Amino acid sequence: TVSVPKGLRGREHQGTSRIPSQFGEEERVAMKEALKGAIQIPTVSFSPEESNTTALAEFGEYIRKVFPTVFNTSFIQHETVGEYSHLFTVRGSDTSLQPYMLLAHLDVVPAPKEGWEVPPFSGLEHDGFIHGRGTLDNKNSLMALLQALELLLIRNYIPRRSFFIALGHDEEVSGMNGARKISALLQARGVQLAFIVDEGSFILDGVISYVKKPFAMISVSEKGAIDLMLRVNMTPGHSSAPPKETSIGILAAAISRLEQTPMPHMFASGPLETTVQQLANEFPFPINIVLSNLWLFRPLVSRLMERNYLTNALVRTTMAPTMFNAGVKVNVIPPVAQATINIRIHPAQTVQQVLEFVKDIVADDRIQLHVLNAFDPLPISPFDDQALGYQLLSQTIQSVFPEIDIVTPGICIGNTDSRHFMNLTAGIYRFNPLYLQPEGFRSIHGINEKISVQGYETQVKFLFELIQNADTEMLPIPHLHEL
Ligand SMILES: CCCCCCCC/C=C\CCCCCCCC(=O)NCC(=O)O
Ligand SMILES: [Zn+2]
Ligand SMILES: [Zn+2]
Repeated sequence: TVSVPKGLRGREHQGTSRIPSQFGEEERVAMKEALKGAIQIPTVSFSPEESNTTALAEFGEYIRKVFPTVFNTSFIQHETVGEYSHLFTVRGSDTSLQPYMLLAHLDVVPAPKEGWEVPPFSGLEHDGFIHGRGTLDNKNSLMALLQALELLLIRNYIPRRSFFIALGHDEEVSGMNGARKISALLQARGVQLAFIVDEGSFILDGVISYVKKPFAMISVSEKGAIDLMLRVNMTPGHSSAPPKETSIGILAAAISRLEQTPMPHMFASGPLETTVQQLANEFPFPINIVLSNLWLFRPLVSRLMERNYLTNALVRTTMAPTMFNAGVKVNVIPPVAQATINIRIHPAQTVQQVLEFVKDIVADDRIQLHVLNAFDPLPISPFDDQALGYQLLSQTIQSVFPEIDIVTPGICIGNTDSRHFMNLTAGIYRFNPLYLQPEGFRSIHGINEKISVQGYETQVKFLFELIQNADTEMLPIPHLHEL
């Protein structure tokens, strides 16, 4: 449940007046038009080696044009990193306050042409929604961040606490050239951050069928991942006289075994336990009793969570075959078949443990395994009363979404650029101030991705308030005898 800790003091307590988060009609039109323009630039990342660099460069020009005040303010330094990523250093007036960072990315995954209600790079407005690839992941955050800062600067805002805005250009294909280089640059400058806010979770609305009330989930960790290539190399030949087993058959059988053998479910302690306890009373009888008594019903709760594809992803390591290639001609048996599996690792497992598990299931020496990319799950960021980033987010949720009375910690099932900043802070929080329904979740990396105009305006408002709230200092929480 949300409560503003007594330790957080607002700008008004510091003799600085607060700028109200109200925007005029002209500003509201300009902000949605700016987002539409961003969607129209197809900044697609296809693979770590292939991206639309023309679009990435155009995007850099675009933000300069749309946010002139951000680029022309004396206390803001802009740098281009890794050719297409952007780092803004916003110098605050009080150097005793540790800086923080707001993160977003400008690249998007490819969009299949078929199945969209409107073309994915049109940025068209229809029925109160702006449509297109990147409207939820993650040009909404990027544009809302710069928009909120632009509007604050126009109102003569001077931050007290310094902060960085980092905008990666290759998040969808690892972040190695964007976020990772920004992180190295800041580390070389000796920067340490109070906290980071990135994409990764939402206000979940109807995502769990029994929970009718929307609730905000701030992800305090994220799963690890492995991109694993499976490859079979057999003798090619004429399809009229096939061998008993082909490369395609061997590989397909292995993929099928992996699909049929889920990794163990691992609902134990950690943030998810807090999530379940905080949500327990939202469930009808008798589930509320079951969820409130994990000491007794933990195995049952774990089984219940397996039944839904989203909660299942929270309680185990998942494996998704995402690429499958073989063959060039209808009457030629191909020598090589290869597939890629995208694995997301539960916080209780490691890359090595998962690879051992996969080898045991594949159990076929003809299949070579190549790890393309791998990293362990991320540490859990603090979410107690003293955790500045978590408390500032909770406080801002409370003020911008007064109807939300549950804020829970969670685990991000996807990956974000924030993982490259572990060297700079222990407080990494993944939260998008937007309502997300099940169809919204399916549209991310899927089809018909869209954001409501009102939802986008609220995201700008949230960031406008969050930046001001961050000017606070965390005061020690008084001991009981002092109250
Ligand atoms: C008991 C609580 C149930 C909660 C169910 C979980 C709901 C998950 C909600 C949102 C997850 C959205 C993840 C979006 C992250 C996208 C980042 C991304 O695409 N990164 C690249 C990648 O992961 O490949
Ligand atoms: Zn993203
Ligand atoms: Zn994504």
